[in-house]
Amino acid sequence: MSKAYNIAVLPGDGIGQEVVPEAVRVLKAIADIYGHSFQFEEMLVGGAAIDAYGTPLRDEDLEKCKQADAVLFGANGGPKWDNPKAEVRPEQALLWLRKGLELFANLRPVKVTDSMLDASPLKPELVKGVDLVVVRELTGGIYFGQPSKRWEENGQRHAVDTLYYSEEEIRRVVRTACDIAMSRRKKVTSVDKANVLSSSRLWREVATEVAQEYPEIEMEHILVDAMTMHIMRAPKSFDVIVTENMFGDILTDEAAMLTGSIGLLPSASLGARVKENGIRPGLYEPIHGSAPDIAGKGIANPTATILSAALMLRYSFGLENEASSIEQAVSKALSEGKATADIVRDGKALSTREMTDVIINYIYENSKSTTGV
Ligand SMILES: NC(=O)c1ccc[n+]([C@@H]2O[C@H](COP(=O)([O-])OP(=O)(O)OC[C@H]3O[C@@H](n4cnc5c(N)ncnc54)[C@H](O)[C@@H]3O)[C@@H](O)[C@H]2O)c1
Ligand SMILES: CC(C)[C@H](C(=O)O)[C@@H](O)C(=O)O
Ligand SMILES: [Mg+2]
Repeated sequence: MSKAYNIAVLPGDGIGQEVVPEAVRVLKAIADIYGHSFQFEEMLVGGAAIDAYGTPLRDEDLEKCKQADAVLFGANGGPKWDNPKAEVRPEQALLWLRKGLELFANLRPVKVTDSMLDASPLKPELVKGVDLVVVRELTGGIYFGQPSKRWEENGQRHAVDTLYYSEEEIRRVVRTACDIAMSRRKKVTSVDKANVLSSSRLWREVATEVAQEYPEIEMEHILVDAMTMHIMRAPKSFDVIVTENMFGDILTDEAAMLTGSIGLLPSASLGARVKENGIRPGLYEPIHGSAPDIAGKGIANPTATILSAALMLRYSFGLENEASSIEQAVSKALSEGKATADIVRDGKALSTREMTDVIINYIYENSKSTTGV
């Protein structure tokens, strides 16, 4: 039975303002085909909110996001707000949202379909069939540890950030990774820097304990520097990768190149909360940023954000058929060589809007042939 869903829409800055409206168009097509009611409420966030309100995220907007069934987010930041001494920064909005909504697990799937092989700069035999998920811890680590500050002393500038984890913060995200692995190939790679960092030695210890709760799972531990190499050397050997906040940030931009463009990678951020009506609130965003170098040109790849909307349907609303219909349409578009400038090989690059039009057309076509709706 179809329900009504409230979606907070936060385009943010740069290409966020171009790709988010396209994902909303895709969601409207899904609502039209399957008879759902999606209510969208748009809010300013990041640099746009600093300009309008003097803060990257107003308390009242954070509150609205907490009430929403899901949040669709674009990107924050850009040169206009890049001032190392500024008290407020656009990127804080994203951190406040993740922390405020207690979304400790950030799922970043990296799936290379045959339709992407042309776009990847890597050898097709290396990346064909890559299907991994990075589970990035999202509300702890060096992004949130205290103290985090700068000061001056004896004529020198100093700054400190703190990498802190409690065992519970590690345990819950490693459990999420193991739960995901149980429905996949049952392999978890835990990435740390246990040869140097105390926090990583705790991470490895707790991850090993969690693995004992899952006797069917094979867990391996790899140091993060070596992992940057292995992910390029043998990407097919990975199933679920779990790691702390900053390592996950860096590894996933690297992993994006397995697909050929950062404009293809979606993400879902989830916590423990499930509403009484079964909806599991989450935050959905592409892994890329505001791309100031191409912003305003209408050429950004909307695919990562559109696929993030598909993850919203799957994880927050449990609408599997609807999610797959978006994913299939994206796959078909790519396999037919439809591509924005970042991934085009031969032929004409489509604009952000044209790429979305192709995807929406395929969603409608697919719905006629498979569901008859
Ligand atoms: N989630 C976020 O809000 C987020 C994520 C990363 C970076 N940022 C911010 O974005 C700003 C720019 O950061 P950056 O340049 O390091 O990273 P970026 O991801 O914005 O861009 C890196 C490169 O990838 C390209 N790219 C990114 N998304 C693309 C898309 N959808 N289609 C085509 N090409 C795409 C860009 O043109 C650029 O060449 C910074 O202010 C940074 O803090 C925000
Ligand atoms: C903008 C920034 C705060 C963010 C992060 O580091 O988490 C981004 O790089 C990401 O990957 O979502
Ligand atoms: Mg990042």
